[in-house]
Order: sequence, then structure tokens, then C-alpha cells
Amino acid sequence: MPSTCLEIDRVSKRYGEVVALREMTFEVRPGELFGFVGSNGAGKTTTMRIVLGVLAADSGEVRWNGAPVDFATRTRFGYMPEERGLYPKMKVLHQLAYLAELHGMSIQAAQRNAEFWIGKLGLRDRRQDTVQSLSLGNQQRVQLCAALVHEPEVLVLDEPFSGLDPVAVDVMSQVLRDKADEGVPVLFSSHQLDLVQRLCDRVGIVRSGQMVAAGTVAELRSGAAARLIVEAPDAPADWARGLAGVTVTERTAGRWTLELAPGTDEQRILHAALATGPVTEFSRHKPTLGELFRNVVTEGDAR
Ligand SMILES: Nc1ncnc2c1ncn2[C@@H]1O[C@H](COP(=O)(O)OP(=O)(O)OP(=O)(O)O)[C@@H](O)[C@H]1O
Repeated sequence: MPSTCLEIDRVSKRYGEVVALREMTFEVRPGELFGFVGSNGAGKTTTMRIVLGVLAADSGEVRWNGAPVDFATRTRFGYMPEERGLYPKMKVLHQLAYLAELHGMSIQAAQRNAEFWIGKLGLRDRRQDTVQSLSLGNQQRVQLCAALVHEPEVLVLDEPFSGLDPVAVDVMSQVLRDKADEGVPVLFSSHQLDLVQRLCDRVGIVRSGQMVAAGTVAELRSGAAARLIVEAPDAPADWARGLAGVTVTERTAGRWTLELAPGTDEQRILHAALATGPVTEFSRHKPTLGELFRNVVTEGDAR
């Protein structure tokens, strides 16, 4: 593990009786876009607040560059909180320059960076408007500028894509990709799983305050149970019943989705299908991130 990782190490947190995090553990590496996904209430916001020091953990540690994160380190983080957090009556340019100065930048550098990000996020025409006069999507663009304006070493963004139009999603995606490519670890939460699958280098799935699966989308997909799609128009409804290691998960006219236990011989299934007549499709199905997510969440519910 590179020493410049952002490490979340066995972080636990309770709100009274509610256990929000149970030894939450994962790391975000330099240059990596890490998508943080999980059901409502799974613990994503709590984790991010602890990373940023807005909340204190009951136990566990957050480290950056191998050292526990403290107040000084956090000033070098960029954060987009879920509750947002801009001054509604302040003008966009003034506000961003002010926030950069608060992070220790000179007036000139703060002004220059504020102008740069305003341009990059397509807000040039609105730079002299108050934040409260902007649409919600544009306020969100300003919020992203606020997370970036002091040239952070780490980015932590709580649902940065929620409520954005498709053009703004593209702009936001590109900015996050560029930042990651510059070597910044980027952690963001989202419920938009297609987007996470497309954009992220690695994904972490959270359930009930724990990280239950983390890896590249390809790794997560390869760890899932193998599935086969079999199209055999003349096959009787029960042709797959009784085949060892095979569970039928879906059936529509002449088409079956089969889940295979580890080690199940696919050729044996093909022979069984051919014995019923022509086989017009026989293919492996890789689950989408959305399907993996549902499996993980339902597994938890079944316990
Ligand atoms: N201030 C609080 N007081 C009491 N319980 C809280 C508080 N904040 C969060 N919780 C509880 O902690 C758990 C984790 O919540 P959290 O907001 O971290 O989840 P989340 O994954 O960000 O959810 P969402 O996707 O809905 O934003 C939930 O059970 C939530 O109800």
C-alpha cells in the first residue's frame, strides 16, 4: 500500500443506540477515483465527516501519508459536504476567493484560483451573482469549486452528482478524472451506479456501517457467482432442473438465466441444452455494478 494513501482504518461510530460504523476499513490511493456506494443510512456520510474531522470517531484512525489526520492535514483536503455549506448571500467569486484565503492562500493566488475554477465549471456569467440566486445545480457547481479552490491534496465529495443535469454530470466527471490523473485520491459517494461503474477506478460497497466489498468493477464482477444465458427455443420448461450446481434465476419464453455454483462444468450444461433441440444463445453474463450491489444488499437483509 503506498504511504500516500488515504487510509480509513477500523473506524467505528455510534449515535446513541444507533451503530453507524463498525470498523469501517478501506483506502483510497493516489490518482484513484474511488466510488463509495451503499443503501440509504449505510454510513457513507458518517465516514466522510469523520475523514474531514466534522465528526469524531469512537475508535479507529484515519491516516494520510501514513500519519493520523489532524487539523493541519485537513486544511489540505477538499470537501463537498452533503448539507452543502456556502454563504447564500455572498457573491460566487468573492466567496470562492475568500474560502481559498481561509485555507492559507495569498489574495492573488486565491483570486486566480477562484477565477480558474469558475471558468472550468461554466459559471463565468454568474460570478458576480449571489449563491442563493443560482439554480440548485449551479450552486452545486460552486460547491465543487469550493472543494477545489485551495488546490487540495485529497478530495472527499458527498453525492456530488445528485441533482445535476447530464451536461453538468459530464463536467463534474471530467474534473474529478483530471484531479485523479494529477495524483489526487478522490473519494465520492453516489447512488448513480451506472456512473460509478463508468467512472471509478475502484468501488467500495458499504452495508450497515461496514465495507463489504471493494475492488475494481472487474474484480467485483469476477468474484460474483457465474451466470449463463441459455436460449433454447424448443426446450421444456424444466430442462435445467436437476442439473448439479445449477439454479434457474430467471426464465422467459425459451430463455433461461442460470446461476452456477463454483466449479460447475459449463460444457455439461451446453450438452443438456443441445439435447432439447437447437441452442441459439449460450453466453456468460457479467453482473452490472447495480446487480452486484443488489446482491450484496439482499444478502445482508437475508441474515
Ligand atoms: N446525527 C445523527 N444522529 C443519529 N443518528 C444518525 C445521525 N446521523 C446519521 N445517523 C444514523 O447513522 C446511520 C448512517 O447514516 P449516514 O448518513 O452516514 O448514511 P449514508 O450512507 O450517508 O446514507 P444516505 O445514502 O441516505 O445519505 C443511519 O442509521 C443514520 O440514521
